[in-house]
Amino acid sequence: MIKVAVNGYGTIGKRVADAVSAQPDMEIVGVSKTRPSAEAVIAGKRGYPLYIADISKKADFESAGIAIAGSVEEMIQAADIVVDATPGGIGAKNRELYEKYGKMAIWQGGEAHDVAGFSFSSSCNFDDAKGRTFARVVSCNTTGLCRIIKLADDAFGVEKVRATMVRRGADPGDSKRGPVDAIVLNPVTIPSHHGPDLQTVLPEIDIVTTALVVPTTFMHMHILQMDLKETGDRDKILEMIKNHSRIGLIKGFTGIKSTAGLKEYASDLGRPRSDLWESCVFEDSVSIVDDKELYLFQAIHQEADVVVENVDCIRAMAGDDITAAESIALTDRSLNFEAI
Ligand SMILES: NC(=O)C1=CN([C@@H]2O[C@H](COP(=O)(O)OP(=O)(O)OC[C@H]3O[C@@H](n4cnc5c(N)ncnc54)[C@H](OP(=O)(O)O)[C@@H]3O)[C@@H](O)[C@H]2O)C=CC1
Ligand SMILES: O=C(OP(=O)(O)O)[C@H](O)COP(=O)(O)O
Repeated sequence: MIKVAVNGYGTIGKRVADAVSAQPDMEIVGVSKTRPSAEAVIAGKRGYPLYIADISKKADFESAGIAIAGSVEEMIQAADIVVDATPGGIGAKNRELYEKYGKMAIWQGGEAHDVAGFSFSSSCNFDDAKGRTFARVVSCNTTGLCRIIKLADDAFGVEKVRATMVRRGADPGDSKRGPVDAIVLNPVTIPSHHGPDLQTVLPEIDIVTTALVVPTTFMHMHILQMDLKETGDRDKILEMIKNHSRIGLIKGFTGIKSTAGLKEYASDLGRPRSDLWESCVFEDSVSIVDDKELYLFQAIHQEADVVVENVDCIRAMAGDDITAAESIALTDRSLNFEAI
């Protein structure tokens, strides 16, 4: 069993912990919080040993009736590998702790590529993670870009990509962030970080991305255009999407044309937390113009798509020598996840 610690039990960390627990070859040895909170209570109910970053806060947890297993340093020592899901910028500061105890670590997209020197996407570079001590799973939007661009590149070759990310303003449980009534250019400069981030995984792709933020909480929406090297074939692309375990195809007959519709669908499917681990490509949007221009819309559930990627990354770094396809299949099967 691969012993996994999740440092930072928040939006991403709590999902990674549940996904790891569902795997037959992994176990959670601890999760961490900085302060007593509802999520700390849930960690206890799930049976995850709870560790705290600042052990001097132990009394705060105990007076709230929350049992503490020890300090984050103790948690790291108990693990084979640490998934760092602390807020962006904090993870990089934790690197010296992982080095101190000689532990493997995986960071999230809020950290720069340099934190690990290697950025990961299950569909693109699973084998390159093998034997590494450190890796970073690219951000939710970049994960969505990696999946579909790799698929198109494998089928027709991708000459260049131009994409706009319409980003959610805050996660559903986050009442502190906005915007409430604005469309914010984020960033106002071009490109956004997503293009250069994608190139940390697929360096040969010519890509320019732009991004803005709107007052919604569930999912980002991508407007994607790719110039193909060879003449595109819509039916072939749709077939490849149908066969891709991490890309779902939203059929026209469903009537789903929005993130709201997807939220309802995920909920009706009985997905935990309404999570959509797959990218959601709208079938009716998939279009070939002038033979070689491919257009599509895809929605990306920001809280979910990177979760399954973290599980694969753990397996690539700390598990038996298996292929990407085998790991992806095992991860998904263990979660009862079949792309829509
Ligand atoms: N949310 C999203 O949509 C996505 C986020 N990411 C990336 O994932 C990472 C985590 O983001 P997210 O889950 O949203 O963040 P959250 O703020 O939801 O969760 C972060 C967690 O880290 C804990 N924490 C804070 N400081 C420390 C510390 N020093 N040691 C241990 N734990 C700490 C917090 O605990 P406490 O509350 O007790 O302080 C909190 O539970 C970021 O890099 C982000 O960019 C990637 C894809 C999507
Ligand atoms: O990784 C994410 O977005 P990103 O791919 O746009 O960086 C998550 O949605 C977190 O984004 P945030 O930095 O707006 O919290």
